[in-house]
Amino acid sequence: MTFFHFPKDFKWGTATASYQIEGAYNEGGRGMSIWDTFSRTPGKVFNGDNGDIACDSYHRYEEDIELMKKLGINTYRFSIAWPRIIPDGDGEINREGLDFYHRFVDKLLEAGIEPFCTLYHWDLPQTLQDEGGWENRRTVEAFVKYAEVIFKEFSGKINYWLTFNEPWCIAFLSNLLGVHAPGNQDLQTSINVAHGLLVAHGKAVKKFRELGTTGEIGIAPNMAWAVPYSKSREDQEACDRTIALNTDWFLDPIYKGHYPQFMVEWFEQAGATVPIQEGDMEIISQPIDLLGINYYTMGVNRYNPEAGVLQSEELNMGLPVTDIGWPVESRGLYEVLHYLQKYGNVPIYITENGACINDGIEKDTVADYRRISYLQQHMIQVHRAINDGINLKGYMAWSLMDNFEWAEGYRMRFGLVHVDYRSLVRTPKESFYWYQNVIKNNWIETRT
Ligand SMILES: CCOCCOc1ccc(-c2cn(C[C@@H]3NC[C@@H](O)[C@H]3O)nn2)cc1
Repeated sequence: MTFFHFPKDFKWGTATASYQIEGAYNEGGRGMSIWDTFSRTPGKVFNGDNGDIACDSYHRYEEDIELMKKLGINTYRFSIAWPRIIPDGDGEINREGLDFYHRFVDKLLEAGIEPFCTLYHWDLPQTLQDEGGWENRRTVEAFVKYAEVIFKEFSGKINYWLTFNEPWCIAFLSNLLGVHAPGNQDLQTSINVAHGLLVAHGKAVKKFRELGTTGEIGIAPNMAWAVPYSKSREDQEACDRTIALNTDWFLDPIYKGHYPQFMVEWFEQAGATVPIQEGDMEIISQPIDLLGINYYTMGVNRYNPEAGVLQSEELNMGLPVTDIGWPVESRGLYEVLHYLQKYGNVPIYITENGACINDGIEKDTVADYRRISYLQQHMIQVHRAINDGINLKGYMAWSLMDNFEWAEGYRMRFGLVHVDYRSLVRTPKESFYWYQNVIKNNWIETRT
């Protein structure tokens, strides 16, 4: 047997997000979000699914926390729904919304579980989108006001903070590719959104410091990794663009105070420019304390002038894939972690990693051995990176339970716990018990 031991203070957790699990879309004073609108738009979400009920965690959070205690995690990443706190985006504060999250966070702390809070996991108040969303500086200011409310309310209870989840998804998946809410398909719009959220990030970090809020704050980009199909310069440069749009486009402004020039020029050739105003880059590059990274898969790419704005085509290399079609290739996580060292040996948390495995319940359990294999492979790459001296502090599996997987609706299942969406009964899967053992031992074992 080979044992991969983890550092004694390594954080083991799981992750979820408000719109994906809470439900109670019209309870507790909650306002409408862009995902309420998008999921009601015919053709946008598989089967017309929406988050009206989801996992009903708004009402069942105590049951969820019992599952977390059983799993043995010491950290739980969740997001706060802005529309529960300021229902119309930048108007009155909804006390009932704050009280819900206080009850929730207090229960987590009672259970000895560290709250790891994401301020924005895609559920923008619809009223702000109606005024241009992240392209409009009004949304930026409204986000800072929302963040200030949360910092003041939860300082001392929450010590790990993320401003934005997956900025590439917020900007490009949602405004260039049109796959997620609000569903725009325009390059300039997506670049404007990316810049707006970066300014909002920087202003919120500045406010966090001014208020003396407890803990550490960062951001959680989703990582893309791509290796070239051939040794040609064109294929390597296509991979560089693919990686950069998820990573450098956001982390260069934050860590270096400027956008990656090769990508700025690439977009200028496509007729799009970054709407930088005086002082923006200084605000964006406020120092942060931690970096969350989300990793799922990687690609083999080649140059193809017909393959979208990046002219980078991902090829099907015949690898094993998860049930959402993403290749299982854990070495990309190791490569990404080394790639990030160009920003310094910054404290990193794996804030999402997991597999879409749609196995159902048979004989009271879910034999999701493919998910166990995926998690084991990726956790070993985490161990490998730590062994190389990379400042990796924790791992949060996506996700605690099956939930609303955005445009895929409920057909795609990422959970360690199965959710029956009719009865809302939660059933731990075989991967839950495997992860429970990893956490208990703080090691992974593999047959040699
Ligand atoms: C036109 C091409 O379009 C193809 C679809 O393109 C993508 C890319 C990436 C994703 C994606 C989904 N997830 C999991 C989520 N991370 C955050 C959490 O909420 C999880 O639910 N990460 N990335 C989806 C779709």
